[in-house]
Amino acid sequence: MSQPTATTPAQPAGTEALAAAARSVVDAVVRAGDHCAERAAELAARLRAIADELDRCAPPLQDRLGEMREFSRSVKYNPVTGPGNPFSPPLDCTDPDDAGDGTVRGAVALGLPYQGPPGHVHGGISALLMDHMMGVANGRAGVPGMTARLTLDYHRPVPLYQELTVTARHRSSDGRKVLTTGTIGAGGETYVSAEGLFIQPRTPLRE
Ligand SMILES: CCCCCCCCCCCCCC(=O)SCCNC(=O)CCNC(=O)[C@H](O)C(C)(C)COP(=O)(O)OP(=O)(O)OC[C@H]1O[C@@H](n2cnc3c(N)ncnc32)[C@H](O)[C@@H]1OP(=O)(O)O
Repeated sequence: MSQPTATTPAQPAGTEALAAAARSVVDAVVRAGDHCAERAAELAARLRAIADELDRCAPPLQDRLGEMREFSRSVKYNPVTGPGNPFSPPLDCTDPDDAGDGTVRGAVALGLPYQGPPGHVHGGISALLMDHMMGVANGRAGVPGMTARLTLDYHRPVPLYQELTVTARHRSSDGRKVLTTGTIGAGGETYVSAEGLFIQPRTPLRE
């Protein structure tokens, strides 16, 4: 088998490949829309059969929820950067480009499944990206917490199918209260800026 090179990026394997395939199905369903209407029932039956097959592999829900408390699993399956979760775009935060000032940085391009206003990203999806990346910034700063308040300024509609840069930075802490900011932008333009108040739990979230 040939080794991946700079021009042939590594393909996902295992559950990540499964999630990537499921993600491409979601994308294709939205892009095909009514243009595939006459085959919709047949294709739906095939997809349901695959879902049934996966269901047969799944452990009882309580067991799976218990497993998900493990940090490595929460990273793999989270809905923003998680490569194992078909719901995640996924936002690539593997090279955080931490400029030394605590800023975390990620890149993502969003397609039609994430559309709100025509040709642009749904505002709730922008809030999801911001909330998550601010959580990552807080985790990296050693002050992980729960979101108590999230304020977003939507300066410009966020375009679909364009590589976006998502940044977040822990700004200050006051006891258990943590203040964090973030942005979504591209090409030097800021589309969204956000500020979040996070509260550190009295007892750690994970054992
Ligand atoms: C390397 C590491 C990487 C890490 C990667 C991790 C990635 C993960 C990323 C995932 C990220 C995803 C993240 C998510 O999705 S987190 C999920 C979304 N958020 C929630 O579900 C939170 C729900 N709310 C709660 O559980 C509680 O209300 C919390 C825990 C927030 C506070 O309840 P708690 O009982 O603990 O606190 P307290 O009531 O004693 O208050 C304490 C102080 O805080 C002040 N206060 C409280 N609320 C507000 C408010 N709304 N505005 C202004 N102020 C507020 C309050 O006045 C007080 O101040 P003071 O009187 O002391 O001055």
